[in-house]
Amino acid sequence: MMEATDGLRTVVGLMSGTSMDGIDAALLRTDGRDRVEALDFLTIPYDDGFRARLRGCLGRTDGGGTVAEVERELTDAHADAVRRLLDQAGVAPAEVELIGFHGHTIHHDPDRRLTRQIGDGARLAAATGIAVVGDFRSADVAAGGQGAPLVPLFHRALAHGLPRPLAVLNIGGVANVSWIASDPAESDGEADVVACDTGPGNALIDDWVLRHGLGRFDAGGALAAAGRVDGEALAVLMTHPYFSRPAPKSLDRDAFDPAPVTAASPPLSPQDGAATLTAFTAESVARVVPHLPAPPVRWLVCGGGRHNATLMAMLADRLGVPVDPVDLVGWDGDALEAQAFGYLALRSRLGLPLSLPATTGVPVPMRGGVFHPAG
Ligand SMILES: Nc1ncnc2c1ncn2[C@@H]1O[C@H](COP(=O)(O)OP(=O)(O)OP(=O)(O)O)[C@@H](O)[C@H]1O
Ligand SMILES: CC(=O)N[C@H]1[C@@H]2OC[C@@H](O2)[C@@H](O)[C@@H]1O[C@H](C)C(=O)O
Repeated sequence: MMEATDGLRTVVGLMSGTSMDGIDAALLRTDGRDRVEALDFLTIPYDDGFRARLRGCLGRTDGGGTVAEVERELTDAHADAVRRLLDQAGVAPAEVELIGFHGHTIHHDPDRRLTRQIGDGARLAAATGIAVVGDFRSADVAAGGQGAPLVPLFHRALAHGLPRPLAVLNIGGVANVSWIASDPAESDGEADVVACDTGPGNALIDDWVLRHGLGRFDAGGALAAAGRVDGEALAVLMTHPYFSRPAPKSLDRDAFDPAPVTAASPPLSPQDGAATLTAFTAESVARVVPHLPAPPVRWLVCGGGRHNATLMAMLADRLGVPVDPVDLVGWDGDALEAQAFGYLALRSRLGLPLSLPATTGVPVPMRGGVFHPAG
């Protein structure tokens, strides 16, 4: 379609992340390689009723009944997000070449070659009149990869001119890191990016806060800041075998059992529980460093977890090098994941890989995504 004279295409990226907070929608221009211009962004929060229905789908491997209903509802909410984004940006649908539609992960078990994102790409294409690329993870998992994380090539595209090795850490429901060595211009496209999920992000903290009727998340990390880390509970949490596995590796949202905190005897106060679960996220990030080719000289943090000051302080303490929100280098830390799926949608159309052996463990650089023409 419309390749502008500068070689950039206008795309939309849509992400419904594991924290189930809502839909992130980003508008950007990109060449699918190393050029990215962010244009606009919005988040549409899910209401509590839909969030509960979505949560009810987690872990389901069947397709029928409620899952199919939730998938339709989710898809229609994404169509609405696209309309609102384009209205906000003053851009007509005809000016947009592609939508990258991640959908919502309800099950992820790559070791059994299973990963499932709900979201009906054909329905979204029909509703918006814009071509859609969806189902980004299946080809990778079918080839023996982890199917996640997929944002590393996007992080690499953004990372020109920053000190290396650089780590870009996304703290969503689950946390994932991209380790970036050389500059794209000088790279062979392969071993210069290493990636994996590090462990829990905010999901366990969110669940704990919700369970105590204290809101949906620990705003600013204030609850954790008022508590003390239970060293014993943290040590038990850190015995999970995931932390000694080499990268690449990936996680489902509910991979970790928080029982050492939630079922502690005597019970932990809301503050101490929040402090301990926050330390669990920070400690699991620190535990990934020996699995990287070399220690990062700087960590840039995106995703909602960067708003948690207690978590950021614990990360700085454990990592011992500068830890900053990505916004400090001009990226939008809330928009990055959604932007990545717009970028990956274009790569899919260009026949470029979405993942590499060192990012997901696929045997060879892997294409992916399923195309749905404009309806
Ligand atoms: N002001 C804040 N203070 C503390 N935590 C916050 C704040 N704002 C957002 N968060 C955390 O960030 C989470 C949302 O993060 P984000 O949108 O990056 O996750 P996601 O994209 O759904 O997950 P994933 O990256 O795993 O797919 C919230 O659930 C909350 O825990
Ligand atoms: C299976 C799945 O949906 N994984 C998500 C999840 O959320 C964070 C982390 O776990 C990451 O691996 C991935 O998302 C990001 C966007 C990725 O693929 O890079």
